[in-house]
Amino acid sequence: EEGTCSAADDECNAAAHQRTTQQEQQEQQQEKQETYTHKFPMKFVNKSQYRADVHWDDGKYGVHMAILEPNGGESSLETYQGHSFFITRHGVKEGLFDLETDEQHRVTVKRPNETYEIPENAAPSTNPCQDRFSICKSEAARGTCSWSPGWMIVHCCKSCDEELNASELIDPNVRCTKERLNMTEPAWQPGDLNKLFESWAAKDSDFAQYDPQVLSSPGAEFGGIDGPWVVTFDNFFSEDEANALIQGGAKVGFERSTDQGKMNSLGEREKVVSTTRTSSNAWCIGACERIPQVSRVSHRIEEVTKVPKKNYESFQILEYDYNQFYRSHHDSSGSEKGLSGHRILTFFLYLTDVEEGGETKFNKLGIQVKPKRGRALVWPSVKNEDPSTWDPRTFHEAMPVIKGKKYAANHWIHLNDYEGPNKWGCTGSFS
Ligand SMILES: O=C(O)CCC(=O)C(=O)O
Ligand SMILES: [Fe+2]
Repeated sequence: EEGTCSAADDECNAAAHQRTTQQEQQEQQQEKQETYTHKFPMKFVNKSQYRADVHWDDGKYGVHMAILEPNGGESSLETYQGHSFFITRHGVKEGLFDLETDEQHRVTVKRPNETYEIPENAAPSTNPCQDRFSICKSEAARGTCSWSPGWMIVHCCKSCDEELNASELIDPNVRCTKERLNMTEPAWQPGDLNKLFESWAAKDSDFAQYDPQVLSSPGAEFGGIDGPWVVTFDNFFSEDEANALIQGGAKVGFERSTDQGKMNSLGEREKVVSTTRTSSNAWCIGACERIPQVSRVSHRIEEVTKVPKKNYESFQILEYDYNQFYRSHHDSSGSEKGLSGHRILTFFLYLTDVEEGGETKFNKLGIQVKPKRGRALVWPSVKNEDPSTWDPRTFHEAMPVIKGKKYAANHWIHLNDYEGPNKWGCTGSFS
């Protein structure tokens, strides 16, 4: 329309411009008035080089909806008008951004059958200090920055910046130093491992009430075969305590077990659904950890191992249904250790009797331990002569459950403090 006036005719141009503006407004209004109350499809296309996740913004932390492969991956979702979705790198909640505007890629659904395209140049922001979730501000307001700083610094950096200086601490090299975390001395010096297990194996052991059995010891000197220490306590906890651990796990919720994938620059590790481990697990934190029977068992483990609880990962409660297993693995990795050092000791509890299958098998030792409620199985992942070196002899696996259901619980015990580094997001997991 504007084109029909001569360039010099200001009045004509102004009138035409006004008509155009009115028309646009009308069109916009019409668009707004179109409402859809039913569910309809929407398509996402990922042109970026990052494997991406689509999350529905539920006003809280978002709900994971789809995975999009890089360089053209697609997915369709059923959704509703007005729903919003945000895009992150796969496996971590680090947003994918438009680097020019520093806005995270997100979309609010307007009408059926739209396609949202994540452009080729989408990438993590150059500013790592972002609020990733709608709930960040209110979490910060209720004090979460101080009681869960690691998680909050990484996920709600903007909202914790004033209180914690999160924009500095988001760099794991700044956040995760021994000095900042007041790390104490290693739990074991060379020789301490043998001393501990020998004290359990001794005839007059302080812990004879728990019925220690030696399945393997160096030189077979204390019983069992010749090998690394492997010991059971056949009467370590009560039925009531076993049930409390299972209920604690249910309270937190059992989820299909994941492995830890690659680490990003913020110190987060990608969660990868495990193929070598088909069981489910729950980390016993919060309400689970506060169950009196649960903390009583942890305390007993402290007494027996003489390693303080701050070196432990939270109880991990395991659930194996029919045919579920955990293939051969080692509880510590040969290389990567981090501030907390190796897992030096596994304190493993059988919470149920299993009718058939579900044994823990030490592949290199030819030892197989049958699940039995009340039984604890304990073995080291490091060497007596040097507790900071890995002992490759203690590979093990959980045999498939053939009949019945297996519940178990793990305390993984580290050479150094674990709770502090975990709280500050320095272990790669943010539980
Ligand atoms: O379930 C078992 O018997 C062993 C589990 C295990 O090795 C683990 O959780 O690391
Ligand atoms: Fe294990």
